[in-house]
Amino acid sequence: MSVHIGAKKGDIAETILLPGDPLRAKWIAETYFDNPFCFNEIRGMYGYTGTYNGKRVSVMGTGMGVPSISIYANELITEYGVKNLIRVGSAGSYQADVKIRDVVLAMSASSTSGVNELRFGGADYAPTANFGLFIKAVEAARSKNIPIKAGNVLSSDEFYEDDKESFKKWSKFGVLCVEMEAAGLYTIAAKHRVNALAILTISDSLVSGESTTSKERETTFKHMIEVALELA
Ligand SMILES: O=P(O)(O)O[C@H]1O[C@H](CO)[C@@H](O)[C@H]1O
Ligand SMILES: O=c1cc[nH]c(=O)[nH]1
Repeated sequence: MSVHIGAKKGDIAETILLPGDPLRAKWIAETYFDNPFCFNEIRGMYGYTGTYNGKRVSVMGTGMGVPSISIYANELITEYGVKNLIRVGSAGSYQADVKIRDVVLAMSASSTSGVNELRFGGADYAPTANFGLFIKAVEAARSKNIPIKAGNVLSSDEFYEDDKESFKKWSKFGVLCVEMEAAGLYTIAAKHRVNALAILTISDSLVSGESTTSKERETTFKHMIEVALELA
């Protein structure tokens, strides 16, 4: 047991899917895993391990934002030996050609979070996806005929921005979409020399103002999760 995860050593697989929402973690385990068991309920942050196509795999919620995912990533890696950390999250589009329901692989993650500014004394660290996981995800998506987009995303500390136009400064520089955790995950994984990738599904668009319903989100999340599960 670690500070925030109530699992025993060996309870968690080397590959874990990490949605922000703990109820999405429960849904993934119940929908896709054979013989899932729950290894964590501390703070309601459900975590499960089971098998998918015969391979052992885990899933756990991370909560929202860089500080929250950083706590869980640290403990998963240093206390439970997790090697492949795959975020599966929702994101808001910053580009007209990144549409609702599109799946985006985050090659790199810009951020408004102060964590790396503190860590690197104001210098600019570039949180980057693991190349091996990235290539495997591209291949898995192609084999399932799931279209993907890939590029830089923004991990923001703010969900509700005061300035509704501020996304334009990022979209002008090619940032595809906004979420809240990838930069933290990539940084912690790099520090510990393990592998991380964020796979995102566009749930709303800051460009068009469109948004998906909860039901639509469930169906379209399936593509992202089916790609992520192939990385186990
Ligand atoms: O769908 P999840 O994984 O929670 O991801 C996105 O949704 C949350 C905001 O609603 C933030 O965590 C953001 O990164
Ligand atoms: O962090 C997020 C996630 C989805 N949509 C957004 O606008 N922001």
